[in-house]
Amino acid sequence: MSAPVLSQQELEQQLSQLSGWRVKDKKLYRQFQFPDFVSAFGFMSSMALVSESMGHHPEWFNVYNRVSVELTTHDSGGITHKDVEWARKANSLANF
Ligand SMILES: C[C@H](O)[C@H](O)[C@H]1CNC2=NC(N)=NC(=O)C2=N1
Repeated sequence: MSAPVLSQQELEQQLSQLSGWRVKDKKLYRQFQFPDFVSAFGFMSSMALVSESMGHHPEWFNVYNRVSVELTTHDSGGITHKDVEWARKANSLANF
């Protein structure tokens, strides 16, 4: 059984507690900016391990000190609590 897609109301409630994240093209989206490339890549390395343990993986793009992230739950066809959980962990790891 895949996780249920969040309703608009649930999504808005979650977004109000997730600084920096918004919905873009039906995915959770945020751009992180770090002091330099090594910090950005360190963040990605840490979140790679988190992703593996969650069984939930981002679509992301890195240029130098920036990392943009898109999250959706493919199995469910939309944004679920798994995306919210990933976003929360990413914010905490990036110290935002
Ligand atoms: C079998 C495996 O757990 C699934 O395919 C996982 C892997 N990682 C995933 N990551 C994301 N973002 N969405 C998924 O639906 C998903 N499914």
